[in-house]
Amino acid sequence: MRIGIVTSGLGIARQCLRKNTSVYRTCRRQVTGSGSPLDLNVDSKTGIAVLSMNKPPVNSLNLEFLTELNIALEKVENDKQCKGLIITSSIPKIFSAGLDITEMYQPDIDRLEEFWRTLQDMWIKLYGMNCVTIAAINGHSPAGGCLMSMSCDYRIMAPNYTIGLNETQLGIVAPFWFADVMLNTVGFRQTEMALQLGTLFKTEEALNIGLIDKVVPQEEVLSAAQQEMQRWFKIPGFARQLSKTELRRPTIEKLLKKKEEDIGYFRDYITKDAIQKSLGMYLESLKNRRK
Ligand SMILES: CCCCC/C=C\C/C=C\CCC/C=C/C(=O)SCCNC(=O)CCNC(=O)[C@H](O)C(C)(C)COP(=O)(O)OP(=O)(O)OC[C@H]1O[C@@H](n2cnc3c(N)ncnc32)[C@H](O)[C@@H]1OP(=O)(O)O
Repeated sequence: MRIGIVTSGLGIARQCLRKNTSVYRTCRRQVTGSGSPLDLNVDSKTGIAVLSMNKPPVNSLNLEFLTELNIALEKVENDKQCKGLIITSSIPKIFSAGLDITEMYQPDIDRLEEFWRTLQDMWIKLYGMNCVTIAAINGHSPAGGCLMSMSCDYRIMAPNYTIGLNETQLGIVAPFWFADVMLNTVGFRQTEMALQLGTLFKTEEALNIGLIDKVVPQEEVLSAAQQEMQRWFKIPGFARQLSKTELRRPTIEKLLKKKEEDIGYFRDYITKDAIQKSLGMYLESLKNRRK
């Protein structure tokens, strides 16, 4: 069963497009509504959209947030003025804590399936975006946060944070498409070690293995991303896009062919008693960390 989601951002985005105001044509415009966990600003002069995640406390990816992300990505992709997208966070010290673990712990099955389908859709969109995508990683970026970062074309990160696919530390397994993206990013050897060990790399370590591309001070992450975008904009768009599509298509098609099967695997796996127990313990350990 599909779950209907009320999305505050989209209505405002549609109104904005319909009105075709001078704000729309000439300068920065905020596309998402107030109260939305996402701030999407499009600068029509530069052609750069900045999508900032703002879902306290840790930008965890639950069903509603993933739905909003999907809408925002679609909006950017359909906007002819957008040539590039920067994804960042408005939450201090956290890019995204990854999937919301409470979606997977003691779940309602219909919602669990919808959650996974929405995550699949978000990833397929992001990994296959035609426009240039840059992750401005201004905080910790474990698991699903790492997946989002890796799915961009370029990654700029601030020092003293961590990034990686740490699923095994939760007693769970990263799905094949998470692993594929890491494989495409850092190669087989680094991936097989990192996935088994559930490694969270410090910023400098991530740079050394090619998981990220650049390190800049915290306050420069966004401006460095804007600057980097110009390098990509100099390349003829069609040639760049086609090169990306050719390289990424097989990975995307692999999931597209098995989407429903993957949802079934996920549901059956996550609802196992042993996995539920691991997730429960991990959630507890997160809550006890500050005590
Ligand atoms: C053979 C068959 C195989 C089949 C396989 C098929 C499918 C595969 C199955 C499953 C795949 C699942 C893939 C999962 C991907 C994920 O993304 S899992 C999430 C992993 N994320 C983490 O481990 C991060 C955990 N969080 C942290 O480490 C820290 O919170 C932090 C992000 C570093 C931030 O630290 P800090 O600023 O100190 O904040 P707190 O720790 O105090 O957290 C604040 C509150 O937020 C809660 N929280 C944190 N992270 C999450 C999260 N991911 N989900 C839900 N909630 C989270 C935390 O508990 C605090 O809550 P309270 O304030 O205490 O209530």
